Amino acid sequence: MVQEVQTPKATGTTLVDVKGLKVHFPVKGGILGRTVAQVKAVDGVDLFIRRGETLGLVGESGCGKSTTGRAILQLIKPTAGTVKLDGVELTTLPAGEIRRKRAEMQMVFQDPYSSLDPRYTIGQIISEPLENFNRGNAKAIQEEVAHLMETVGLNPFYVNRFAHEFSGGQRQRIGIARALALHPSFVVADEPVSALDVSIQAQVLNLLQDLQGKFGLTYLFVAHNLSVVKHISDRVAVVTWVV
Ligand SMILES: Nc1ncnc2c1ncn2[C@@H]1O[C@H](COP(=O)(O)OP(=O)(O)OP(=O)(O)O)[C@@H](O)[C@H]1O
Repeated sequence: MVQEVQTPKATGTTLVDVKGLKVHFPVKGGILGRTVAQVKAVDGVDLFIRRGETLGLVGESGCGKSTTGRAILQLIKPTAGTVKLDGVELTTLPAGEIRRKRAEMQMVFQDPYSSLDPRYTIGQIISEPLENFNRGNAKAIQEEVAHLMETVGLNPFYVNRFAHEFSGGQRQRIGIARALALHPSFVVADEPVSALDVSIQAQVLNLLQDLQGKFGLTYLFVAHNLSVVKHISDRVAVVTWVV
């Protein structure tokens, strides 16, 4: 269940519209590995996010915040419910169409240490979505990577370095650059600062806010820390357990 606790701003049309979202994971047991129970990770979430706003999603650990974000992006298949992005129902789209839709909806992950592949340079990491979506020739992609790095406050000079050569805050900037590469309209930021030092958290939050203003981004901002969420969100929704 999601309960809205704050509505200071009421502008813009709806970009994300979620109704009755459920994600139930099977629990296997016995020697035959049969499904013996279900974890109701998300059990009936309704929410909407207006264009250009940030909806904060808070709640206790394990209440289903991350699963909600992933199910909205169709990274996890919902068990039930509807998810509309800009009026297009995502849950019934064929896989190929979902793949195309990925350009419009991206995710910034919680842990910038594990979410960046250590085998690749940051240039390769940021250019991957551009190459997958054929966004220009090698030179154009190289230029776009440099531009994205500058946009998130990284010096393009370091394009050939590996993620482990960067600090936590810088790594999160790399993750943000990758998420922005395809110019999405909607970004799920899943606890994007909780793995960072407190001193760095404000810088990354400010960056996310600046980018929102610059590109008109719409955010679902997942966090367990209410003060962080209040700082960045236009509205806050609290996920509560239904007992
Ligand atoms: N792939 C999965 N298979 C089975 N259960 C899962 C899976 N992913 C999540 N769960 C369970 O679903 C519930 C919700 O998990 P989720 O990670 O969405 O919670 P959360 O609110 O984001 O927690 P946290 O704040 O600790 O990150 C938990 O009980 C979790 O163990």
